[in-house]
Amino acid sequence: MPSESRNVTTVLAANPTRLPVSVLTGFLGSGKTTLLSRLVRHPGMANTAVIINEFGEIGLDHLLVAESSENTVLLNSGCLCCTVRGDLIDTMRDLFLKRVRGEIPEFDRVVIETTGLADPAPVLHTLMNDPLIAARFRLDGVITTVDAVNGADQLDRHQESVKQAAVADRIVLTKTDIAAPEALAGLERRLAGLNPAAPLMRAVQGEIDPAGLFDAGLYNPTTKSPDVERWLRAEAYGDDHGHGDHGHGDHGHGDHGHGDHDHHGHGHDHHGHDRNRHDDHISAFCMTVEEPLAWEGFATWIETLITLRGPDLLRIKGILNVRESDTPVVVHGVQHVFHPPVRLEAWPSDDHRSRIVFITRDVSRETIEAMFEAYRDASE
Ligand SMILES: Nc1nc2c(ncn2[C@@H]2O[C@H](COP(=O)(O)OP(=O)(O)OP(=O)(O)O)[C@@H](O)[C@H]2O)c(=O)[nH]1
Repeated sequence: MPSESRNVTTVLAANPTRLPVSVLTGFLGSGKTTLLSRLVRHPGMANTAVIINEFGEIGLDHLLVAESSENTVLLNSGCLCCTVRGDLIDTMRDLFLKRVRGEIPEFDRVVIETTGLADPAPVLHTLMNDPLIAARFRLDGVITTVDAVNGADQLDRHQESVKQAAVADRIVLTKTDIAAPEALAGLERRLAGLNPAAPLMRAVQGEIDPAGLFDAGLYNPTTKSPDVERWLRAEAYGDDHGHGDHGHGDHGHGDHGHGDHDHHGHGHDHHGHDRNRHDDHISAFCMTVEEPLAWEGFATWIETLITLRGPDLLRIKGILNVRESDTPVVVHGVQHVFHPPVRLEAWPSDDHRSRIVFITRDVSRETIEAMFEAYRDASE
């Protein structure tokens, strides 16, 4: 069992004062830098520190963003997938110390732009699991840019591109000004099939309202209220069969700000005609459990899943009703790494069922549910 998964068994109190970190990913040339350069000019975004990972020698991205932000750091260590964990930790620690010492302005948000070819998972692992980072920063969300002109082709050809879209909390379609409307509609359907919960937004030359992109995380630090419902978006997965009979099928769109496009879960895998092989490997679904869970059974189930299928668990997010706690516990995992569970002070709504969202590669809902039943029964 990977040692990192042990964290599943410790429940931490939430610390809402940590600085939010957004991970901006998206395929090569999909408009990440264009988006970021515009974003940091928004008044509400002035206090943003930007960390850019360059693949190659030319730090052009850095210069472009640096014009408008003093807090830009260039990571020049190559591809994030392979080398950057140590560098990212050092950079973030350094950034935080400089902020404390007053050497740089008091930034209140960090955006990490990954290289276009990167799998965002290692960055997420670092944010979730390095003790020094996790004490000061919290993952707000993953923003993925998809090129409206070239995106479909990139999804066809590059597994990384599919993963980037599948794990996103927000998807931004770029270059919609030069894309054919039918192609754009097709791409939107495809993305909604890959990742039903991520709101799809559009940006032309990086122009977008930051309100829709940020604060996707567990907490809104200004209100200190749990934002789990927004983060989980369990309702977006629609067909929720299995562990509870309920009529929660009214997709709660509309409360997530402008730019959300309606995607009522159509375009799912089973309409396979316009699917390619990468998409077919991705499943996104929400498990709902009516009865309170025994924490031990839950933890064993997840640890076993991680041991057997870790690399294919692209993202797991959940709000749990556990017997041992009057208030809900929030869990969040990426591949083999689990964020220490967080106990909320109160339920965010009247819905007190456990809801767990899975985004997987080649692991079916049936497999996961069968394992769940085995562990639940074993723990009775
Ligand atoms: N027409 C049009 N062009 C865009 C738009 N957004 C970005 N571009 C152009 O697309 C090209 C790539 O944009 P970048 O922002 O550099 O993309 P990137 O994702 O940072 O690229 P890498 O760092 O290479 O991965 C640039 O020439 C941009 O001017 C858009 O909305 N419309």
